[in-house]
Amino acid sequence: MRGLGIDLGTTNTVVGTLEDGIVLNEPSFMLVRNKDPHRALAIGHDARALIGRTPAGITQVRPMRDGVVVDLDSARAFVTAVIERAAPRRWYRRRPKAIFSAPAGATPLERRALLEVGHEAGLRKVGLIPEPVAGAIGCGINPLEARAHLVVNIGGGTSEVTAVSFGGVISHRTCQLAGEDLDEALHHYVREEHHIIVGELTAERAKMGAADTAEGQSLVVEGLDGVTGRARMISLDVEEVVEALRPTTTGIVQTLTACLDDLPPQAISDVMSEGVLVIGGGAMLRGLAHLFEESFGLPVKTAERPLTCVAEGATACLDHPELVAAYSG
Ligand SMILES: Nc1ncnc2c1ncn2[C@@H]1O[C@H](COP(=O)(O)OP(=O)(O)OP(=O)(O)O)[C@@H](O)[C@H]1O
Repeated sequence: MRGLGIDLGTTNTVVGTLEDGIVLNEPSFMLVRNKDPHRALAIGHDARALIGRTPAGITQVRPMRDGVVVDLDSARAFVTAVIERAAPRRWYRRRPKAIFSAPAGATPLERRALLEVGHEAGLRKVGLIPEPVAGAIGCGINPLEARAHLVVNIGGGTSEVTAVSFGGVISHRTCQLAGEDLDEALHHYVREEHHIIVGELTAERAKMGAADTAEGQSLVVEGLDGVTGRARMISLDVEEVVEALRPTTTGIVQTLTACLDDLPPQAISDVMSEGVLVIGGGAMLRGLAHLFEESFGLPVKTAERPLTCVAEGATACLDHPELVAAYSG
């Protein structure tokens, strides 16, 4: 079945097709001219690179917040540009169908906004699938089987935990702390403790860099001295980064752990044998899987492709309308 699987996230937008796999993976940022605010001038990496350096007359727009559409006109312009880039021209003229992933905690109004944006962006038929379900499918799990699966999704704007079984949701919790709050926590920490002010992108790079830095090693971070205003570099131990983020990660874990209270013993025993699946970019945060393991008291496994598994699952649903039907209620 020809079409697109679309994960329209707060931080990243990922699009897949059954023929070619992931065809677009770009930040959910758009540049518009102030005079023409509903037409994208640039999207993705090109638009995000202008954080803190946007020239006059041009505005940087983020069409999604906390995983949902915040402004219909901007979202339509963004999705139109995304489809034009992801789908070959001849496809686009034939109005492809698409399956969007939506947060499991999205309200009916938020879900309707997403459907509307898809139709107005030129898609023929639009379906929705909850993000944790799409992520599980993208990781090879069948969410229709009579067995409970617990999926934790740590995105840029929201963190969610969802237990699914036999085409339905058993339990769900959402937390508004996620990847971007971790960047902010690190920004705040270096300002308070090292007296330097770093940009948003630098704070995020340091957070992500901690995942690939060996224990005992440090990361170099550059910013502006809070007193003199001059450029300055500092080095941060990876353990220091983990500690600076601890209050935020603990907040995320505590909110999500409450989901376990609603799970019947049989579901817990399913999760015990299979493990909790962690998806979303935040899954790669240093020490997070361990923290979940300690708090849940359950084995935890990180998705192999945490940033793209949701779009992969949404794409797979193009061939499995029974999945979309089961989880559309
Ligand atoms: N190696 C890493 N370590 C820590 N965080 C990471 C890493 N790689 C990416 N991230 C973070 O993952 C987040 C983006 O994840 P993802 O693309 O899953 O979110 P999203 O789908 O856009 O957001 P949402 O689900 O909230 O709408 C960003 O905050 C990014 O900084």
